[in-house]
Amino acid sequence: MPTTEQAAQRRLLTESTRYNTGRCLVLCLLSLAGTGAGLLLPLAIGRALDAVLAGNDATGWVLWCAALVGLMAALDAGEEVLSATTAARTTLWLRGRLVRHVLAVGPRATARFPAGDLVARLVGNAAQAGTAPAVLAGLFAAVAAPVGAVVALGLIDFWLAAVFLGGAPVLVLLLRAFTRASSDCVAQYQTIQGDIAGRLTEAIGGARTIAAAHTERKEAARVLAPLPELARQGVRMWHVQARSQAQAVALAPLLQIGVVAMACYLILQHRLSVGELLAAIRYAALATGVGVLVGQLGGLVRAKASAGRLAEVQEIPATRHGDARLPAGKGALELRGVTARRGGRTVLDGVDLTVPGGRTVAVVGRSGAGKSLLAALAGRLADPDQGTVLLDGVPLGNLTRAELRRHIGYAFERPALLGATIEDTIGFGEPRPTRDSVRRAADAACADGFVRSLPEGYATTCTAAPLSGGEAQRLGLARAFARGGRLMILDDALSSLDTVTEHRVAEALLRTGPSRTRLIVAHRAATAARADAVAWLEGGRIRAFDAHERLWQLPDYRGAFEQQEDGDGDGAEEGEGGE
Ligand SMILES: Nc1ncnc2c1ncn2[C@@H]1O[C@H](COP(=O)(O)OP(=O)(O)OP(=O)(O)O)[C@@H](O)[C@H]1O
Repeated sequence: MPTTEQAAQRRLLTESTRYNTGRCLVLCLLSLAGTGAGLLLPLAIGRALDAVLAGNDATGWVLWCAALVGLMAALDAGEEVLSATTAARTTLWLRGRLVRHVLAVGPRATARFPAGDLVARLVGNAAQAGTAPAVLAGLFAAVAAPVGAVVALGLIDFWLAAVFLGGAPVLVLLLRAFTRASSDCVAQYQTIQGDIAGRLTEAIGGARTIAAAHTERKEAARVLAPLPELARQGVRMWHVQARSQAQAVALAPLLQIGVVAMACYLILQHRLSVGELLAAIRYAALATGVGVLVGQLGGLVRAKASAGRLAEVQEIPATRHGDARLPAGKGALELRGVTARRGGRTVLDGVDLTVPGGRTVAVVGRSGAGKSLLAALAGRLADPDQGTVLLDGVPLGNLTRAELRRHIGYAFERPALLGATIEDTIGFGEPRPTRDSVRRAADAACADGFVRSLPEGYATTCTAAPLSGGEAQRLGLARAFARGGRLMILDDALSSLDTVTEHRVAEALLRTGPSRTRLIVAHRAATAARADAVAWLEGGRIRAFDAHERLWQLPDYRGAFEQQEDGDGDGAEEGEGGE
């Protein structure tokens, strides 16, 4: 993991622990109290034994033993409950924070990570990272037990602790090796899980294509292709754990035998009682009890690896907005020297384009020419790698988020129908349009008729209204109409409409008056013909900016439409990469 992401991982872990400071403190106190009780128990047992051997009354010590056992059980239960609730609380906090961040980043988040991988991170990895504060508190207690046991050995007799400490460095090295080796395989394991989730999400989104192509088996094999590697990493993880446990198990009895041998020697020297021998044996077992420590370290390694995967998401910078507002204007749009790269290719190469306020400009070009990218840049759904986009003379990056979204409306080829009901879908966005403007917008987008024929009209839930591509597109257009704004961008948003409906919608669009600028990505010559001017995109640049009738004289220009109209309707599949 690069250092910046390591730093982000550490920051995330620190912040999630800080978010639970109080709970972590209580957890540490509970764990410490449990450890303390566990450390006192051998002493009480030893004293009880000494009392019995000396023929004295041992009732007091036996009661102490019982009280300590009861206390340990109660503390253990409290610790369990607090650990679980702290993990749940932290997971909620992490998920909330990450979801808000991903939505603030916008489409760039899914450009960086496949959607399924992102979901796996926000669901599975967040839950695992959420255990970090409780695991850290538990680890503190897990370390406290052996440390306390060594101190107790030292209090019984210095030489008992000295024998143990002689072998302790080997134990520490073993634990360090375990942490390092397991960190690597846990990270790889989680990456492969994310890869499978990404593939599965793609396959579910493309279910129709897979069924039509009858490639179910092939697709299942593709989704599950990383499984052998996942299994390999899983087995590697178990090997690391088993090896560490085996080494620790081999070393622990040696240390215990050393302590017992020293205790026996001290008894012969009359420096130790039989009860103290018993206590020393139990303390030696506690001091070498690395099983708990290995378990806690394993939990920490998994939580850290998960936090690392969340940090990678958190590190994608969120889109920054300025504090400027737009001056009065009609939505004049200007692209100055705009360069944009995608997939290592320069798609737009120093594009200059000026759309006067109140005009309608169609963007045409062959498939893959960069029309949608230009539309995304024009409304700041993406930022250019170089150059500036201005609306009424203000760079889009300087505008507040609210100003930007209030004044720029979008309609897409495959709109996502977000919102509970059809009315919500059309009114989706902040500030929410009034009921009347939703109805008027639906009418303008030729959606009112079919919406009214739905079982509950505008109140029909989206899930109860399966829509055709053209109907969904009309709802998307209605949403753009309802929002208004001085710049309206239609990214191929008329492509699924029949020619009569397209004509009616285009008329309504142009009727919205000279106070609004319209940028329309057009695949059909008829759509381009309705615009005031056409920006013809080719080879990453504007090849021409002129009226459609004049450009129509050029065979190359006509060729761009022939290619597109031949392929009309291709790729307009439900839920497959649509917006
Ligand atoms: N996230 C991305 N990663 C890699 N390449 C991308 C990405 N987004 C777009 N591209 C590429 O950029 C180019 C322009 O894409 P864009 O969608 O803007 O084309 P278009 O002109 O709208 O095409 P069409 O008419 O077929 O819709 C394409 O070659 C596309 O593959």
